[in-house]
Amino acid sequence: MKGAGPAIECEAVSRRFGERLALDRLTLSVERGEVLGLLGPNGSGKTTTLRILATLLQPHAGTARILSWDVARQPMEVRRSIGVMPERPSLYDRQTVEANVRFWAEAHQLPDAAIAVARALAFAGVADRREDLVGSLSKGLKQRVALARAIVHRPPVLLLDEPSSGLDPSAAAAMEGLIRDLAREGTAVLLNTHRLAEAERLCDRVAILREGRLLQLGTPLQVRAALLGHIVEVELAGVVDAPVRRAVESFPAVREVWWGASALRCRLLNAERDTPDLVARLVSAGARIVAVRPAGDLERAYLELMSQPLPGSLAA
Ligand SMILES: Nc1ncnc2c1ncn2[C@@H]1O[C@H](COP(=O)(O)OP(=O)(O)OP(=O)(O)O)[C@@H](O)[C@H]1O
Repeated sequence: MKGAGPAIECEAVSRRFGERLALDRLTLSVERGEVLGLLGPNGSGKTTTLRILATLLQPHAGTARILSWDVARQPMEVRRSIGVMPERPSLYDRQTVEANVRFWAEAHQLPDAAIAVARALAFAGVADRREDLVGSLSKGLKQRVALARAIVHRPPVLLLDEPSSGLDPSAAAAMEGLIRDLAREGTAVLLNTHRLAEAERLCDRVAILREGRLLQLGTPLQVRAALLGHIVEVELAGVVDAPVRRAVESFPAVREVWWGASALRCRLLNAERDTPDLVARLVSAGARIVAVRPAGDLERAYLELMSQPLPGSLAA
C-alpha cells in the first residue's frame, strides 16, 4: 500500500466519447473504510467513472488515483490494489464456483491460493456451492460468486457496478451486509446504484451525477438537507402541551415549526448539528418521544434535484 492520502481520488477527471462529454471534471475521494455511492440517471457517467478507476478507460483530462497510484501511468499497481465487480460479471458458466474464483486467485499469483479461495467463498456465503457449475446458479448466487472473485486477493479498494442489480430484497440485503463488513475491515468501496433506499442505508456518503457533472456530494443526511431543507419530524407518545411548545419555540436553531396533535415538524438551521439539542430540550420539557426523523428521504431529494434545471444550462 502506498501513500497516506485517500484510497480513491478523482481530480477534475473528464472523459469524452466523440462529441459527448461523459464525465465533466469530476472531483471526489473515498477514504479507507468508507462506502461512497455514485447515483445518477442512466448515462450520467457512473460506469465511466468506475471504468476509469479500474484502468479500463483512460481519462482525457484530470487525474485519478488509487492508493496514490495514477491509473493512467501506473495501471499494474492499480490493478493489484482493486477488486472489481462489473454490472455483468463475466463468470465462466461451465466451470464450478470454486474454479471461477481460483482462476482469479491464480491470475493474481497469490501464494496461498487455496486458502484465499476458501476464505473468499466463505465470506460471500457460497462455500457450500463450490462444486456447482456457475451456470446452474441463481442471479443472486452469481453476484455472490462475482463478489468472492473481486475480493479473493483482499484488495484495499473495491469498485462495484450495481452490486445488487436484479437481486430480490433478501439477496440485496445480504449483499449490503457483505459490503458493510468489507468497509468495517477497512476496504474503501465505490459503488454505483439506482437503489436510493439502499444507498441511504449502506453509503457513508453519496455523489449524485447528472450529464457527467457532480451535483451533490455528502452524507445522505447532508444531501437531503441541502435539497429538501433542514426539516425534522418528531412524533410524541402524548399530546403536545405548553412546556413542549415553549421548549421548541424558544430554541434559537428553530426557524419554523408546524404543530400536530402529537407531532411536530420543524425547520432547523442545521439538521445534523441541531437535532440532538432539539431532542434534549424536548426530553427535559417532559416530552415522550416515539420517533425523530429527517423529513423526506434520499429518493425525494434525488427527484427534487433531477427536477431542477442543470446549473449552467440555458433553463437555469
Ligand atoms: N464505450 C462507449 N462509447 C460511446 N459512448 C459511451 C461509451 N461508454 C459510455 N458512453 C456514453 O457516456 C455516457 C455515460 O455513460 P455511463 O455508462 O458512464 O452512464 P451510467 O451513469 O453508468 O448509466 P447507467 O445508469 O445506464 O448504467 C452515456 O452518454 C453513454 O452513452
